[in-house]
This record gives sequence, structure tokens and C-alpha cells, in this order.
Amino acid sequence: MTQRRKVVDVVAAVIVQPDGRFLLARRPDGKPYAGYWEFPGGKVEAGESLLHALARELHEELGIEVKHAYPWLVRHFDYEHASVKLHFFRVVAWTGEPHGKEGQLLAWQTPGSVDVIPLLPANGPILNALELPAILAISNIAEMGEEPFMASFASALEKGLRLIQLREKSLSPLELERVAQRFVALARPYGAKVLINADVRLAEATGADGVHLPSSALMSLEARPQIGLVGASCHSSDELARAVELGLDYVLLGTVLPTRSHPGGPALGWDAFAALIGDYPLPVYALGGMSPTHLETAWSAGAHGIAMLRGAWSGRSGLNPTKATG
Ligand SMILES: Nc1nc2c([nH]c(=O)n2[C@@H]2O[C@H](COP(=O)(O)OP(=O)(O)OP(=O)(O)O)[C@@H](O)[C@H]2O)c(=O)[nH]1
Repeated sequence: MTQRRKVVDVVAAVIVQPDGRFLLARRPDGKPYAGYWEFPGGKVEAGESLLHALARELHEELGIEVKHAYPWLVRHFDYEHASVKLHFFRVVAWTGEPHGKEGQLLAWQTPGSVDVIPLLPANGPILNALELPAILAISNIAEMGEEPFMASFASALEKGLRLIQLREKSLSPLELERVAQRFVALARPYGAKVLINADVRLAEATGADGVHLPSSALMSLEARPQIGLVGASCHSSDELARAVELGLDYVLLGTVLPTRSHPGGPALGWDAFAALIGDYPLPVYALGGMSPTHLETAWSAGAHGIAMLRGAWSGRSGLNPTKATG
């Protein structure tokens, strides 16, 4: 009989600058995986809260005081020396200038172009998640009409939008292909990513960056589609678990708030949303009734960001450039 190993709780800090750069530290000599780069942090002590452990570790290791941190991803990993449960936080405000108080080297890194090696094995998916923007917009040609929509899309790209899902259920396959090509051509110069709803073949044919799976496809697929980015819509813990099994890159979870299309429909609310993703390893976008003003609340509930349909295109709210890419 195999014995279950004790799981060690660890807090890890993704200390992020407003421009998206984040801090990595090199593990000092004498520790397992010495010389590997990691997010600053360490083991939670007995009886200590996660936030307290985070503040203590960053004070001890870097000489900074945490002012504002959001809970983010939670990931289990089995090392030969320990089985760890890593609680990642995004630290967005602190006082003091981080410096290696234990002699460890530090390096500010840019999402998508990390230039230090080797990295702790558990952290690969975390670095991928950091490349995802905080805002995912969903197309709305159905209500706006193609040209007004494309004008809004162009303006949102100017303001910082970097991730969009093409989801137009009423277009014919031919129209959809033409529109998908327009999306990719418009997004490319900004380095923005285009996801195609459900249709892997269409995503490949148009050079889009990935697919977004409806929950029905999520539950019936045997394996992750072989294409860049893959995410899925989830409404329950079973669906969230399936997205992890398939090794997806992100999920949308909703409906969080009542929406215009389902005003009296069932909505999770923020507490149930936070409870569902409390121990979740993938980046989660809150969906349903979202506008940019909800970003802060979503982050506090453990989300990576928000996904918006109408909210992304209403001229008045607009997309905040600093937050859209953050
Ligand atoms: N700090 C940190 N630990 C990580 C990360 N990723 C990851 O797998 N870990 C693992 O989590 C555990 C953290 O332990 P640690 O040795 O840093 O803890 P600590 O600072 O309390 O040190 P100690 O051993 O002196 O008590 C290690 O097994 C480490 O490999 C990460 O990004 N940051």
C-alpha cells in the first residue's frame, strides 16, 4: 500500500508592476532545487493564515511590506522531497524596494519572454497564465451588426484589448470564415489573440490563436484539441474539474451576475464564484453581467480577469488600457 504524503502549504508571490513585469528569485544554496528560479515565498507555518505567511515571507526574503494582494491560482505538485500545495497570490502594491535579503539573485521578468533558467518545474503553467490578459472580450456582431462591431473592435484594440473570442452562432459557415479572417487580420498588428468558438478546423484554417470550447464540447471531448490556446465555458465544479483533466489554458465561469439576456436567470453571485475557484489551478475569467468596473471585485474573488460580451463594446465604459493588458 502506498502511503499518502503529507501536503505542505506554500505561498508564492507574483509581484507585478503596473506594466506587467513580475519578479523571480533564485533559490539559495542549501535548499532543494538550489539555483532554480521561483516566485518569492515559502512554507506556511502552523496556525498561520495564507496572507500572513505571504507578508512574512516577503518581509524576510525581500524586505518589502505587502499592501495589496489578490488570491490567484492554487496548484499541487509532487516533488521527490515534498508534496506541495502552492497558493499563488498576485501582489500589486507594496512598500520598499525588493532586494535579496538572503543573498538570492532577483530578476524582473516580462510575461512571454522569461530569460532566466532553470525554473522550478511546478511553475511552467503559472508563467503561461501570466501571459493571459485580464480582459477577454466576446464578439457581438449579432446585436451590433458587422461594421459597427468591427469599428468597436478596432477602437478596443487601440485601448489595449489583447484577447477576443469570436462567437457568432447565427452566421453561416462561409460568413463565419470570412469574419474570422477579418478578426485575425485586425488583431495581428496589436499582438492580440483571437479565439474561435468551438470550431478547431476554422481556427486552424484562419490562423487564429486557439479555440474556446462550449461546456458541452468540454464534457464530450476525449482529449485537448491540438491548437495553441484552449479554454472552455464552465458552470459547475464538474466542468471545472474536466478543464483541468484536459489540461486547458483557462476557463470562463458563470453566470456570475444576472445578464440582459437572462435577467431573472440563476446567477452564482461572487461568493459562490469565489468558493468554486478557491483551490483551482487554471486562470478563471468571471462571466455574466461583467463590465470593466467589476475587474477589482473579480480579482478579489480569485479570478484572473473578466470576460465580457456587451460590456466590452459599450462606448461609455470602454476598456481601460492599463487593465486590459494587466
Ligand atoms: N517559494 C516558492 N516555492 C515554490 C515555488 N514553486 C514550487 O514548486 N515551490 C516549492 O514549494 C516549496 C517551498 O519551500 P521553501 O523551501 O521555499 O520554503 P521556505 O522558504 O519556507 O524554506 P525552508 O525550507 O528553509 O523552511 C519547495 O518545495 C519549492 O520547490 C515558487 O514559485 N516559489
